[in-house]
Amino acid sequence: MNKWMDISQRLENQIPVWPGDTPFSYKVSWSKEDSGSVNVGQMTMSTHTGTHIDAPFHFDNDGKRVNELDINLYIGPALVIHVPNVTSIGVKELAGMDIENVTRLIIRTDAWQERQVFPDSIPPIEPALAAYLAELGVRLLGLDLPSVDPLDSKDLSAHHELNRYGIHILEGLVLDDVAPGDYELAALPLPLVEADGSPVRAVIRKLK
Ligand SMILES: N[C@@H](CC(=O)c1ccccc1NC=O)C(=O)O
Ligand SMILES: [Zn+2]
Ligand SMILES: [Zn+2]
Repeated sequence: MNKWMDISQRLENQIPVWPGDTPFSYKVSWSKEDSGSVNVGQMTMSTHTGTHIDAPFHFDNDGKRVNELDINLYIGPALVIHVPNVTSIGVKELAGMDIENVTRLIIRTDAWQERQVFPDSIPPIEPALAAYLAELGVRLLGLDLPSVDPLDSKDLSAHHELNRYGIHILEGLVLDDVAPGDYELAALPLPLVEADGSPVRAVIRKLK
């Protein structure tokens, strides 16, 4: 049986976050010495740090919250495709790829090279790709970038279009060692009530 591979960013205090967002921090707030029995940790983080999913509430006040999302979307067969050296990701960039009957599509762009710093720019998803992917059956779109929109976007049109077509978003994957092909994916959000996003532990296993 093929082994599960971790495709998540490590959550450590130096992890880069969206400019201006809450820094990640973990510390032991109550040590074994102090408590007499246990180490107890405390963490602070943004819901959009590292490998995470967006709930529609992130960009739409009337959108679903994390605890309302269907967990079945985040576990199951997934296709990984490689789309390097592009300035944006649209229908043209995916032309000729066999994406029939794919519920979960993961795009490896390799565009975020310097992982220790938040990128200056990324190849965004073109909003028009949403309708095309929905037609192919895609319900979850994952990628190795911190957003599906340009980093300076305020209208977040790719987020909105994907949501309009029922496509859920998984961001910040680490796909450096993942060859294109068919996999099983598990990237479950936490049961965060009312939340706009959630960190996930994303793992993948080669099918066949
Ligand atoms: N859309 C990005 C996050 C995002 O836009 C963001 C995250 C944290 C703090 C501010 C943000 N956007 C501000 O314009 C994402 O989906 O992760
Ligand atoms: Zn996000
Ligand atoms: Zn997003």
